[in-house]
Amino acid sequence: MGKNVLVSFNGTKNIQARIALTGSKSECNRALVISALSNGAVKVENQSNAADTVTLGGILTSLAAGDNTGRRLVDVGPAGTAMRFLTAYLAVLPGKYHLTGTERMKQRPIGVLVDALRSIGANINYAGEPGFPPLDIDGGFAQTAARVEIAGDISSQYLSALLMVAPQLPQGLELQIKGELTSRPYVQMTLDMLAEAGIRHEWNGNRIVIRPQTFSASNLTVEPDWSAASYWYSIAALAAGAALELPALRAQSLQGDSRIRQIMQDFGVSTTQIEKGISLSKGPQNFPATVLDLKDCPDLAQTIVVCAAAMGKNLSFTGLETLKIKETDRIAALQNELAQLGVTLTEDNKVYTLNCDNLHFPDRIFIRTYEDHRMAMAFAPLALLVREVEIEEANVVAKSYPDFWAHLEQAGFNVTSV
Ligand SMILES: O=C(O)C1=C[C@@H](OP(=O)(O)O)[C@@H](O)[C@H](O)C1
Ligand SMILES: C=C(OP(=O)(O)O)C(=O)O
Repeated sequence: MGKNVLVSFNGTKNIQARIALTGSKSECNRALVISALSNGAVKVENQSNAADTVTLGGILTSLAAGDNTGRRLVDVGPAGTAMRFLTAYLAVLPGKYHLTGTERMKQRPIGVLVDALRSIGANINYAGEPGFPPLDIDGGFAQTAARVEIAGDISSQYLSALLMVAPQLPQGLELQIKGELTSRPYVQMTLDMLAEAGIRHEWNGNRIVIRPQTFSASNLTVEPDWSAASYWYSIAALAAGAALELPALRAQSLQGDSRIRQIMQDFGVSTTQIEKGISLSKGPQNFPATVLDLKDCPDLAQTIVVCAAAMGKNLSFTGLETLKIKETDRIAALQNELAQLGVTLTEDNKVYTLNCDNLHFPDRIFIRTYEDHRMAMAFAPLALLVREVEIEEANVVAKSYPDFWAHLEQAGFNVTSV
């Protein structure tokens, strides 16, 4: 496949397909770390083919196999979750490591996690700018304290990283969360998956406690990725008709992004639980009069904002603060690209509002992706309304959903390399 792709859709916009989504990037990242910490007692089933999980899996395997003399280079590329999880993992694993990633990774903050780990005795130094990767980690620390204060409003990944290593710390861990917790369902997912591996916890208010424990032999089965499902919800919302089957997805999921199901109900997409998954069809629209809070599901933001814009709905959103420190500044990226449709997204006191009064669909648009998989996938469904949508750097989707373009073709879209 060339660098960019041209996406179009000929004929009646009636989508009928059965799309087998890959495993959840978030669940698989956790399963791999828990399995490594358990020395293989915990097995992972239905591994995701998301590039970020493949990267993390490869790193964990090579760390287990390799010799620990000298400082080992560990490069996560663009995988933010892997960077955060490995910071805690390598802090407890004996050996010396240089943990790094892409240029963008070096701009994604990690100071909150490093401070938390240092406060219980970990040896971590900044190899570049303080507060950011790359890190030099001297692993296998002697624990000096069990209680950690940690900000909850920057990234939940810092908490998940600490919680997974907690059972192996001689004193366990007591997390005291400061400020409002962002991406809360991801912390719950971590605790639920730890529970599946035999680890108990207490979570009361702002305090989570995990005592020293051993993992029990178990299987962690990775469910399909609900964040990936969101693009199919958007396609169903923008199509004239839809009969889409997503096998193995369950409404009762560990993934907070399963909330797309309720949100898209209002956008006119009905979800039916079928024997082996879910099916999407068109239903009545009922757009929310209230502000949509996406603090619990930030990875859905681009899907929902672009879909609402394309439907000409002047919706308002809160909980978008963390979008600026993800793969790119996602607010700026959305603002830039939505401008091509005459749509603005403006902020007033942390409330972001779409204005679609000048919405128009050019004959052809070119979408810049800013090294962000979700920009590519959130904008591709516009091919149902714009004759030709060119998406820059098609391969960005590999980070979480490598089969995205092949799946679009399966559903009747034309996808050509340009
Ligand atoms: O723990 C996880 O698997 C994730 C947590 C979220 O990050 P934040 O907690 O930084 O919002 C999410 O955006 C990311 O894609 C995956
Ligand atoms: C933010 C994301 O990933 P990460 O933080 O793992 O890079 C994402 O997948 O949208």
